Formats: sequence, C-alpha cells, structure tokens
Amino acid sequence: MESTMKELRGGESVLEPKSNVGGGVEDVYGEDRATEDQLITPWAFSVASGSSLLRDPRYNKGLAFSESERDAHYLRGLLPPAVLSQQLQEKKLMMNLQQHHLPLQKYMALMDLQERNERLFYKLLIDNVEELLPIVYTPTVGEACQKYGSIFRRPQGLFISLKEKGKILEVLKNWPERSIQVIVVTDGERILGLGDLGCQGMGIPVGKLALYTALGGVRPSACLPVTIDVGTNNEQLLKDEFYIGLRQKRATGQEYDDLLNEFMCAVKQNFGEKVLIQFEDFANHNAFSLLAKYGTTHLVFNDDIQGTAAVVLAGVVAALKILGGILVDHTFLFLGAGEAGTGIAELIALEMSKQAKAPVEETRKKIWLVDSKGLIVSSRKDTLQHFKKPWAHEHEPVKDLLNAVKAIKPTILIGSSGVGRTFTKEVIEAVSSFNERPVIMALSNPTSQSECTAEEAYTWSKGKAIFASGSPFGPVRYNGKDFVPGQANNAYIFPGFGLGLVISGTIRVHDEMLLAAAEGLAGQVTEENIEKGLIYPPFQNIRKISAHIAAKVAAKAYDLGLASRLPRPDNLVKYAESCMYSPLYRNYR
Ligand SMILES: O=C([O-])CC(=O)C(=O)O
Ligand SMILES: [Mg+2]
Repeated sequence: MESTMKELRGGESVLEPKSNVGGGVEDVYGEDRATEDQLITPWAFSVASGSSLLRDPRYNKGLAFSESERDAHYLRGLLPPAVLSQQLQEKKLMMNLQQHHLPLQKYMALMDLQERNERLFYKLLIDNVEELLPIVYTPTVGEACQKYGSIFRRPQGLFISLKEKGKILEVLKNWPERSIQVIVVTDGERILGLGDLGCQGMGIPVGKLALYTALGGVRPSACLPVTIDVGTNNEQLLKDEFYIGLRQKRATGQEYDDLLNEFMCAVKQNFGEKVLIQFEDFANHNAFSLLAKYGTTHLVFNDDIQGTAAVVLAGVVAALKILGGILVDHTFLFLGAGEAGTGIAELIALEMSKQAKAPVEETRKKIWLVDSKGLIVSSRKDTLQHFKKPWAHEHEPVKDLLNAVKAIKPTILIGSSGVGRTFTKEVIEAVSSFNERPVIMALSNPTSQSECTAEEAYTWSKGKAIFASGSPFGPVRYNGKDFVPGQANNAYIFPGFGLGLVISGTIRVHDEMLLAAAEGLAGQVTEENIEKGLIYPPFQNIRKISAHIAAKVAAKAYDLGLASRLPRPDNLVKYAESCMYSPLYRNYR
C-alpha cells in the first residue's frame, strides 16, 4: 500500500525551474533523489506516505499538502480539511514566534520547526534573516548550548565520544545521508567566548550548518553537524544531572589525537575526499595544530581562525574607503592573541604584503597584539606559544591594553579575546584622541563577551568610531544622529566560502582563497553603506553576497589548479546561484 521513498523521490516534480547553467549541477544540487548509496544504508529506508510522510521533516508540508497529494499519499483524514499555502504558514509561524518573549523560547520553537518541516524552517530563516539570525545563531545559540541538557528534546547531529573509539566508521554509517558535502565539527572546548561546554557545544555545528543552507544554499541533507566528546573540564556541567555528555575530565595528548585522527580518516573513507570539514570552537591549543596537521591531507577550514580573518579583512578594506590610504598606512592593535587575533593578523599582513609588494615579515610589524600578560614584545619571545611568536616585535614591555593604545597609537583597534567589557571608556577615549575616525571592532561573542557595546563605542568616541561587533547590536542614536553598527561575524564568510569549495570540487583550502573571499565580501559593500558608516552589507542580501563570495573562491580554486569539477563554468556567480537550495515546497505526484 505504501509507496517507497525511492518512488516518491523519483516522482517528485520541482516547483521552481532548475537552471542548467554550467552543467553538472544536477548531481551536486539536484533533487533530493535517493542515490544507490542511500539505498544500502544498514537500516530500512522505505516508508514515505501516510503518517510517516507527515513525520518526515524533509518531505512534510503540513497543511500545505494539496488535495491531490492527500489522495495520492494516503493523507486523507490525517489532516484537517484546510489547505494552506507555504506563505500563509510562514505568516502564522512568524506571528507565533513573536508571542514568545524570551529568545531561548524562540530558539526552541525554531528547532522544533526544523525537526517538523525542514523547508518551512529554511523559508522562514531566508525570508526573515535579520530577525531570526540572532535566534538560531549568535547570541541565543550560546545560551542554548549552556542549557542544552535541560532543553534537549530530539538529538540533532552526530555524537562521537570516547566510547565510540575504534568504531567511528560504523558511527558515520549510522547517519542516514551518504552524500555529505559539509561537516562542521567541534569538541566543545571553547564555545564562543563561553568556554568549555563539552558535548553541549552541539548547538554550534547545528547552528552553523543551518546557516550553510539558509545563507549559502548548501542543501540540508548534505550537511552534517558533529560533536566529538572527549569529556569536559566544566565542573558545573559535570555536576549537572541533565548534562548530556561523558561525565569525565577531557582526554588529552595521545588519546585525544588518536580519536581525532580516527574521525578524520573515517570521514574521508565514508564520504570521500571532497567533503569540507569545518573546525569550530576548538581551544587554541588544538585548533592550530589540527589545521596544520590535516590541511595537507583533507579539505579543512577553521572558521575561528580563517573565517573570522576573512570577514575582518573585508571590513577593514571597506573601512579604507572612509579612512583613506592603503592597508600598510594603518597600524593595528589587537586585544587577544588566540585563534581569531592571530588568524586575522596573519591574513591582514598577507594582504598588505601583496598590496605593498613587501615581505610578510615586514608587514607584520604594522600589527601589534596584546594578550593577558600585556603587549607581545620580543623580550617575551621565549615564553610565548608558537602562534604568538611572529608578533613579538621590538618594544619595551607594556602591561595592559590602555598603555598599549597610548604607546602604539593604532588606527584600528580589534578585540578578539573572548573577554567582555575590556574596551573601557579610557581605552576608547584614548584611541579617539589621535584618530579622526578610529575603527573599533569588538569581535568576541556572544553579546555578554563583547569588548564594548555599540552605544559605548559611539558615546565614548563622541560619534567618531567606525564600529563593528561579532554579536549583533541595534542602531544607536547619539547627538541627534543615527549610527548603525556592522556585524563582523564569520557568518558572512563561511557559507559562501564553503559553497565556492563545493561547487568547484576543490580538494584543498589555500590562503589565497581566503583573500578572495574577503575581496568578494568587501566588493558587496555599497557607497550607500559606506555613507552610513557601515563596513558590511546588510544580511538581508546575504544569498547574493554568498554567491559572489563563492564565485571568487571557486575562481581562485580553478586558477590554482585545485578544482576538480570540470569544465570551469563561464559565469561563476550565476553558476553558484543556480546551485543554491530553494526552500520552496515541491509538488508530489
Ligand atoms: O559563532 C559565532 O558567532 C562566531 C564564531 O565563530 C565564534 O565566536 O566562535
Ligand atoms: Mg566559532
């Protein structure tokens, strides 16, 4: 009586016309057709009609099933008589969401929707991106991770713990999808600026991948969120009766390395070598080494080091339209010398060196970093971690940020330490005292960890600051004038960056691709944005922005000979757009 998934999928007709630009689209982003691979998963995968269809989030349309679909798929009586359009469902959901006062309640309602009706979830997210991004993503996702155990309903993503040691390949085979294109993986040790949240860090890969689909157009079934649980050092979680992870201290050293290595090898074996693995929210001591170790054997990208770097470089390049000059004319001071700080510093130094045709060892000297012990200077070199050493320039010791600002006189001040409230009134007044328009970026997340608020930046700088922050802030009125802060968050980069890698079939990430992504984003900042002091374009246009970033990244991959999808499409922007997932319902025959 029941049709199989294969029949249903084969019988689907697509509502929106599928463009054929560039050819080869169908097998990357074609219909969600069951491939031969999918049919040999170790468990039954057949039922897709009647109540099972209503419970399958990928195919469920709720009240939007048409009369003929209700007949053909055994849905009569299982739904009330009304037939609603997707648009009307969207209106209803937005109204319902607005009834919730707490962001966490909205988050839970949206996660429920994702589990119930995937296309409607993405339609909502795409059409209301500015309103919903702070819910499914930073800052609310941070709170969700902190409370993940108590709000836990249905598992999302794949959990790989020390218990699965030796069996990771089998665990990957339990995942119902075979053609995975992007994995976001965390070990939960440094979730945003909130620290070690262990297994509860899963909210981050889930949120990042929701953005891969909504902002970058990678289809949901090609996305896999993974959390690697090696324990947690968070005492509070270890004592929490609702904690969902392993109740032990973090494994380190060989035990940690072996588990990660087993995971990396199993991914390649199970999903092939073109799957992108995005490392997210690892602690500094693992983030740099994982990137270095797997950068030559896998398609890997660290969002916190490389994604944040590209987004900040793009903002700085756009800010130059207001400040004037080229990159080397500016002096940078960072508070924070971890993944984000040193990642951004290195990418800026690289771009400076290309622009000025000077060695990168020279351009690095325009960039200064402050960590918890003060300004990073050459006399500290012997005691510094390796990733800080390139930034240890000749200077007498300076003990804190305020004195470093006074000594270095930066034109651009960047906070990336994960510690909130560190851009004090004195710091902002000091940087504003010798700059007509100081650029101030408070990158740490979530909002509670931001180095300062938008209001503080504008007020303390007396309206001079060009301000951007990692977490969103609303517009500020100061002295009768409206100031709109930009959001310097890697969400601008990773969805388009990943899309560019996927559509070109790239096998390795190269620094030049990060520069290309930054250029793609900066190119989307309009004169109108700049006039308002905005150094990032509004998120509203993010799909178009992502297509431009993807095109730049793919072009670079082709130029470098790292792209495997041939022939190279003529118009990469159009090609990227044609590859993007559409959340519109399909008709089922
Ligand atoms: O998730 C975000 O909002 C940005 C990010 O990668 C981080 O803060 O670790
Ligand atoms: Mg992150």
